[in-house]
Amino acid sequence: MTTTSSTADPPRLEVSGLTVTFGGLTALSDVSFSVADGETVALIGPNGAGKTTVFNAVCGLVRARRGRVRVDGRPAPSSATALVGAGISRTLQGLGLFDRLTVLENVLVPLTGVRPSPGPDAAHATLDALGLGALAGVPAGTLPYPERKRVALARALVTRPRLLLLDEPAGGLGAADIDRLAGTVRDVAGTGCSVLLVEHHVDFVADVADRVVVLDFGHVIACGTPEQVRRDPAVEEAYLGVPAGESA
Ligand SMILES: Nc1ncnc2c1ncn2[C@@H]1O[C@H](COP(=O)(O)OP(=O)(O)OP(=O)(O)O)[C@@H](O)[C@H]1O
Repeated sequence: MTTTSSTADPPRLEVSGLTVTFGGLTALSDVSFSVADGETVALIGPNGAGKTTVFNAVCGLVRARRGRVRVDGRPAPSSATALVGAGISRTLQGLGLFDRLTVLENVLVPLTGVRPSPGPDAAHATLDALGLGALAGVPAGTLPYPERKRVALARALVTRPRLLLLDEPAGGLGAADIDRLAGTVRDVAGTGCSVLLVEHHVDFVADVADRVVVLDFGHVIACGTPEQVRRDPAVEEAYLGVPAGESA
C-alpha cells in the first residue's frame, strides 16, 4: 500500500533526470520517477528498455552521465558493498545462490560483516516467514526452482531493507507460487519497505503494484496505476511496435 509522507520527507527512492550511456548507446535518457515509503512500483518495458540499468544505477554498479539517484534523500551508494548499510537489497534474475551451501548459509551471506550482527536468529525468522524453515539445512542447489527463488528472496529480506529491488520475481513460477509471492510482497510493503520490481508478468504487476513506470528505449513513456498504464496507447505501441488501433 502507499503511505503518505509529510512534504518534508524525501521519497524513499528518487530518480531524477537519470541518463546512462554505454559508449555511443544511451541506455537511459532523462529518466525520473520516485518510490514512496511502503509503495510498490513496477518498472516494465520491452527487452532492452533500460530496466536493469535503472537497478544497476540504484546499486552503484553503473555511473550516471547526468541526473541523480537518491535513497532517503542521500546519494545512492557508489558501490555494491555499501548496499546493506544504505538499506537496499536486490534479487537477481539468475538468483546467484551458492548451490553447495545450505539454505541457511546462503541467507547468512549478506549478514557477513554487519555490525552488530543480527545472527542466525534473523536468518531463521526470515526463512520461517517465507515457509522455508524446514529446508534450512538443505543444500540450495538440490531444491526445485520455486524454492530456490524463495531462498533468493529470503537472502534479500534478511537485512531488513528499506528499499527492495526485485528482478523478475515472478519469472518461471506457476500460478500458486505467484500468488504466494504477491502475498509476500504485500507483507513486505506493509512494513514500510519500498519495493521496486522489474517484471514481465502483467497479472502479477496488476496485483501488487501501486504504480507502474513504463520504459521504452531508455525513456519513461508512461507512469500511473496499473489500470491507467494498461489503457495507455503509447504503452501498447511500445509492446506491439505499431500505433494503437492499427494492429487489427
Ligand atoms: N554493460 C553494458 N555495456 C553496453 N551496453 C549495455 C550494458 N548494459 C546494458 N546495455 C545496453 O543498454 C540497453 C538497456 O539494457 P537493459 O539491460 O537495462 O535493458 P532491460 O530493459 O533490462 O532489458 P531485458 O528486459 O532484456 O533484461 C540495451 O541496449 C543493452 O544492450
